[in-house]
Amino acid sequence: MALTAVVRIPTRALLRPWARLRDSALGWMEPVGGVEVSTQRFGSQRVLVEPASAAGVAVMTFKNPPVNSLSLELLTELVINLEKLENDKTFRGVVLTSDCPGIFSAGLDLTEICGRNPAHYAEYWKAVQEMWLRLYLSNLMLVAAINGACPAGGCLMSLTCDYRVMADNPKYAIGLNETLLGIVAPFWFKDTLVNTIGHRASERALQLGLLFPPTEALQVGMVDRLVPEDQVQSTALSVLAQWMAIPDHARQLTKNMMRKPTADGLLKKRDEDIQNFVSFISRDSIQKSLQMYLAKLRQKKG
Ligand SMILES: CC/C=C\CC(=O)SCCNC(=O)CCNC(=O)[C@H](O)C(C)(C)COP(=O)(O)OP(=O)(O)OC[C@H]1O[C@@H](n2cnc3c(N)ncnc32)[C@H](O)[C@@H]1OP(=O)(O)O
Repeated sequence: MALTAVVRIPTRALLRPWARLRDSALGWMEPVGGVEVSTQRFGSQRVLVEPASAAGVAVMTFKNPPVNSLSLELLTELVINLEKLENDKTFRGVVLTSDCPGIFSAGLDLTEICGRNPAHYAEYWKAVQEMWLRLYLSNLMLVAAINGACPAGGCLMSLTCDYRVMADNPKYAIGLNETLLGIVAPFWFKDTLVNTIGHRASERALQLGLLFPPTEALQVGMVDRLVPEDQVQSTALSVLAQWMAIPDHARQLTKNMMRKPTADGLLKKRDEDIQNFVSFISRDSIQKSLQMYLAKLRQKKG
């Protein structure tokens, strides 16, 4: 029997989820002679933002141990910090990377979508949508420095970037593995992948829930470059330096032209997408699948 959940979404916190955390964010820019100049590292508890030595570039590091799962808090802080960087016109490019050894991000936080109530699922899904829309449509040049495992939502986050550099370590893998959890990647996850690796490769990857080791990820076009692990961030920075040579205005308009139609697909039906997610994830069968998957992850150690 299909389960239909009633969800009340539009609270103030949902419409502007970052409002709750804004006050707790750390220091930012100091005005110098009328121009905002970055002086120090800033960010928040789970998202560190450091100006790089090259002018106009920042490094955004996720630090939500043990696996950088995309909890509601991490998603919210990510959006706040991205918004700050976008509002500060001194920044043109950002490297996204991880502070968790061997893991870029484990994807959506399974504890946010398992064993909670419909209102929580709705709030969480809105935050996932917001993260995707903000990153995907960002005017900034974004380069993912993938220094570890990058499944599911972690892969989605990297796919929103303009360029992906991955550590050439066969222990790591990247892909949208949702079907392995018994869940379905939503259409905008699918669209993001199709825009990156094409329709046929996406069809196969999504159905089989493929997690590609670095060499295969490069072959299929899911990442753009492989480098030794200790060079991931420096390579991402040098890629950004090349992109910085392009006039921003023309590049931004081009990026928007390429991406807006895909983003509009979600923008036109955000509420419907939330309702769909909530009713899907609330099903007993889906909850059982997720519980089994989480239990397997936890057993791995024992
Ligand atoms: C509709 C769209 C929906 C979903 C899209 C998604 O993003 S769903 C999430 C899919 N994610 C995954 O399938 C990744 C699962 N995790 C892993 O494969 C491994 O944890 C990983 C990232 C390769 C790291 O392996 P490692 O051996 O280093 O760590 P370990 O597995 O022991 O995990 C440490 C603790 O973290 C917990 N954990 C792992 N992933 C998640 C997660 N996504 N959400 C919440 N918690 C996660 C894991 O259970 C361990 O917990 P502990 O209590 O310490 O046993």
